[in-house]
Amino acid sequence: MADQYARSREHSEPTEISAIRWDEPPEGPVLVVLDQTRLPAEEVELVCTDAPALVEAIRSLAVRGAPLLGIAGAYGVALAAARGFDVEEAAAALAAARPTAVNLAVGVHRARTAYHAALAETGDQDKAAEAALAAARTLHRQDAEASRRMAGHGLALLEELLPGGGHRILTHCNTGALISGGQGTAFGVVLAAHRAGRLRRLWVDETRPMLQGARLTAYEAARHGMAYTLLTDDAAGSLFAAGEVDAVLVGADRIAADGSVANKVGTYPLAVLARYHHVPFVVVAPLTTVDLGTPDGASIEIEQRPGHEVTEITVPQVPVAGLGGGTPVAPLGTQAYNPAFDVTPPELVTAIVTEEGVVSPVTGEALDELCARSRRVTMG
Ligand SMILES: CSC[C@H]1O[C@H](OP(=O)(O)O)[C@H](O)[C@@H]1O
Repeated sequence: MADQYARSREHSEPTEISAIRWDEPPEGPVLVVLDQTRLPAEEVELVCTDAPALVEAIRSLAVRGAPLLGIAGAYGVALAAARGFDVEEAAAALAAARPTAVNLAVGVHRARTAYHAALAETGDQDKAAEAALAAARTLHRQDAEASRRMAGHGLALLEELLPGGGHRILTHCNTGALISGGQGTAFGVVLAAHRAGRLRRLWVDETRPMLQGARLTAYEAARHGMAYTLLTDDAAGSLFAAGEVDAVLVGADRIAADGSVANKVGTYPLAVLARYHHVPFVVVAPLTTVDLGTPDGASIEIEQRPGHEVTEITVPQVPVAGLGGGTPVAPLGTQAYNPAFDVTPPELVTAIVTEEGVVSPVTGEALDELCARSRRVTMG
């Protein structure tokens, strides 16, 4: 049985959000995560003392977002090792918790590899556990640095694409500090524009059904004092038609070798709208999101999530009657189609911003360079 308990967090500073942290209380090491299903109403921490607890947190989206999933996966392996649980069992369960974001498998692999290398070298379980934790901490730190560098490259790209004036940026889902070791991916670029006085308006897609935009991006934008406006996903088209969108910035969960981008469902329609209205469509993602082992978009596994997330309002968690514990918005028993992601073909992507720079267009030599950068990062 997964061992986790929840506790309220003292109200955090306006701009500091700690989505995850390793802690070592007297009773033994724990992984503390901010339960994102409770936001924005409550800041509640989940204290995980074993991998099954973390798997539950990942599956429920208490812990979510590609880069953070990678960090969490690595810490989850380290937690299993530190607590003397079966590392292989923990690694397999964590890697299988969600299929689309490649970062999760990358993080699990890094900590697992470090564990076995140290065990082979020293024969000492404690040293092996320390090596797994060091690998997780390194990934955490590297992601924070990648976030900082992507923000710089992304801001420079916006200045190049949109010379002068304030930027009206539309974003989808949530790509801020809640999904990162730093300030996020696409939202990190938005924050850099805000801090540079170049953000005129942030248009925030609510992002049905789990409302990552309404609940989480609005939460982060408000804490930074941004000028932001929430909209239903369906309203985005009329904003483009009114000429109110200067650029679209989104994250990614997996970028295939052909440059196809898997991201939160609803991203592909934005790419089509952006192309039709001649608006730059920019993907911001660390190189750990590029998966050369997946040849093309059709090969990316798209997570199919429970139908009750569509037929009920399940977040923020509210104690009412629905089968999934949410407020029914459709007749009980309604079947629902609930893919968590969709795939945008490379020809609709204006640019991909990584920590090593901008790739544009996402074809030919530029794509080859992206793949080469990914190999360097992945191979270490
Ligand atoms: C690229 S990190 C943020 C990423 O995560 C979201 O998915 P989920 O909330 O289901 O983890 C969405 O795809 C965002 O782009």
